[in-house]
Amino acid sequence: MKTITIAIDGFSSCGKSTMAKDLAKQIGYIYIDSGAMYRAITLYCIQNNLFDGDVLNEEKLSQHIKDIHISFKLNKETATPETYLNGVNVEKEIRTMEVSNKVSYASAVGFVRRAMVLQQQEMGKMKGIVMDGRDIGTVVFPDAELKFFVTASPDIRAQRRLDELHAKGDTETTFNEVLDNIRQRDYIDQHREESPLTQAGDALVLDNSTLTKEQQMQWLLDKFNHITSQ
Ligand SMILES: Nc1ncnc2c1ncn2[C@@H]1O[C@H](COP(=O)(O)OP(=O)(O)OP(=O)(O)O)[C@@H](O)[C@H]1O
Ligand SMILES: Nc1ccn([C@@H]2O[C@H](COP(=O)(O)O)[C@@H](O)[C@H]2O)c(=O)n1
Repeated sequence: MKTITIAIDGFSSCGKSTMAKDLAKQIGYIYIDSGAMYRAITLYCIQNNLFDGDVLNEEKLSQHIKDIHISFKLNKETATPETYLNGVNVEKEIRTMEVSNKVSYASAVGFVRRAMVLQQQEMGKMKGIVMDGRDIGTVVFPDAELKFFVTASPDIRAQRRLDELHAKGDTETTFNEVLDNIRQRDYIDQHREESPLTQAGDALVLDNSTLTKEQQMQWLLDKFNHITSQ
């Protein structure tokens, strides 16, 4: 069976990471959450006071960018990669609403994107990788053998994310806050100048609004088996 590259792109909170992680586990591939890299940079900017409200001091960030090192390490208990910023595990911190509310400003900066794309391409050069994000099938791996573009209705995405936040103990965030964040990120991600979120022409579209995780997994596996058995 041939080893391929799998790119999963789509809108915010539609289940990309869930399906990328589960698919990678099932087929024995490496999973990379490219959004976690942009979230880690955003956390660094927050921690180093590079944001004034939503305005990012790009000049200062350009001086700091060489000091920002992002890596992933496998958590053996959960069998899931976790994100490290300059050697510190930040997996929990990068998932907060504070980071979600600022990440699309940091990820729109050209030099940030170029630095991340180079690292992502390096991580995937041996193939056997499932990477999810916004520009994986269009910019990072335009030659990926299998590309998915995922979507679901904004209300369903917001409810799923809110359920997840509640399960983690966040009882303060409201449905409308999550929905606003999803809409705002989708808008910025689609309208930025540098590699905006778009569907690759050769991507398979999956609207998982009414699918269970098990059903979406079966759909992905069918596509994977079809392409690798050719
Ligand atoms: N088919 C599904 N049915 C129900 N819930 C789902 C489904 N797929 C994913 N979820 C849940 O939806 C939430 C968002 O999923 P996930 O974090 O994978 O999305 P994402 O697209 O990677 O999000 P983001 O872009 O914000 O990082 C999670 O709580 C996940 O468990
Ligand atoms: N390839 C990517 C991945 C992510 N982004 C930006 O990061 C934000 C957070 O990503 P999640 O997947 O964790 O939601 C996202 O809203 C984008 O702004 C990106 O630009 N390119």
